[in-house]
Amino acid sequence: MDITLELKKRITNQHLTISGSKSETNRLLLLQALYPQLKIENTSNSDDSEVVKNALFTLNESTEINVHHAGTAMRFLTAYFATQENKQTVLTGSSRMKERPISVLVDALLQLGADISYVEEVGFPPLKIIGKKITKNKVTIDANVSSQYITALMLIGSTLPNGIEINLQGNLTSLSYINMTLSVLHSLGLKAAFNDKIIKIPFEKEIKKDVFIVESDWSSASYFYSIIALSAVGTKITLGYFRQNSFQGDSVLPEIYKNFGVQTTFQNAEIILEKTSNVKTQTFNFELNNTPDITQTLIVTCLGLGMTCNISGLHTLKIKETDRLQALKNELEKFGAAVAITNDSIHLKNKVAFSINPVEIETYQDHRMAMAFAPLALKQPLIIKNAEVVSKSYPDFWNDLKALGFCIS
Ligand SMILES: O=C(O)C1=C[C@@H](OP(=O)(O)O)[C@@H](O)[C@H](O)C1
Ligand SMILES: C=C(OP(=O)(O)O)C(=O)O
Repeated sequence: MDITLELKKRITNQHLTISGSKSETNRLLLLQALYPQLKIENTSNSDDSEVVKNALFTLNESTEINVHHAGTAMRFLTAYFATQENKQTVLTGSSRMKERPISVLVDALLQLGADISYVEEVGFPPLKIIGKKITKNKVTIDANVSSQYITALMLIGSTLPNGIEINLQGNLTSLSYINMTLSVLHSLGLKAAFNDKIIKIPFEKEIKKDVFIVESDWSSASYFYSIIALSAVGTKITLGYFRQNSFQGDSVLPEIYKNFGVQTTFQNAEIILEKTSNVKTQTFNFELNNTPDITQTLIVTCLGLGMTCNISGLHTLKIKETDRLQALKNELEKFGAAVAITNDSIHLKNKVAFSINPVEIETYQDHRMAMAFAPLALKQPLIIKNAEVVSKSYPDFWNDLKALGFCIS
């Protein structure tokens, strides 16, 4: 489904409720399968969370589970099924998933004694997993490719009879997501210590707190930060349910968007975003190794505001839903932008003029390409190709934009 997106009038103060964080939800679903007394509230309605839920809780005659595009599902479920004694599973995914590397995690699980083999290409899904009792507890893993591999080990750690000790090698990437996993474990009363690149988690029979309320998704909130940044001074949106002491790394948004004249007020489990001033700075420099998922949102905000920017720390973007650096370059250039990319950075080098002629945005099966570009409809009409991709993390996205006054046809 391709859509045309325009905004003909000013946004008036609107209230939106965003669904639970997909990252928190997917961690908790896995923990719920391991500790069935756990109750989860405000779960994400994303496709990626549905995939995890079905894999864990729907009785399946077949041994094959397809996780489609969901990276966290692929990685977390690999560790989970490796520990399920007497159960054989083939975990597969979309054609893109079969290009997303998984050998770092598989090698770590093999060190622990797991039985996992590659069904097609070595190093990539699909995987054949024969569940076993895992009694070894020391593992060394490269931390520079994806934090999801480390989270996967952390999620099963407290159910292994001897716990787990994970030694992280090399530079840590997406560290905020490792910290999120630690916070989730701690909030259920599970012990987990992270010091000097070593994570230690002892065996625990039971969790001590059995209700978890998932905070709404800060990555989804980023698109509204961008909309407010591109709006006139005085424009406001209220979003629920968010809190100041979030587990999510993307909760740096209030700090970052101060640079774009957006003020955030925390009030009664909600955030009020308001455009309070026009921006004077011309160039923004960001390091986003810790929060890679807001890269697309930020660079599009800069384009919309007529700023140049340099974003670094992005070596993981090539192995996400698409090669996000190349996809961004392709689409930003359609507006007349000069964009340079390296292995781990992207540079927007000029200011562009917007026009009344629609620009067509390819989305590359990547939800964040569709959602990150959408705010530019404040500047000029857009055609978003395959707009349904948003359901990977935010199925209600287009309805929420309609509620703000965007015209979608
Ligand atoms: O653990 C998680 O929930 C996630 C970790 C990050 O992945 P990487 O660690 O692969 O960068 C992030 O990009 C992804 O959207 C969600
Ligand atoms: C990278 C993402 O997800 P995953 O790696 O879980 O597919 C994302 O949601 O931006």
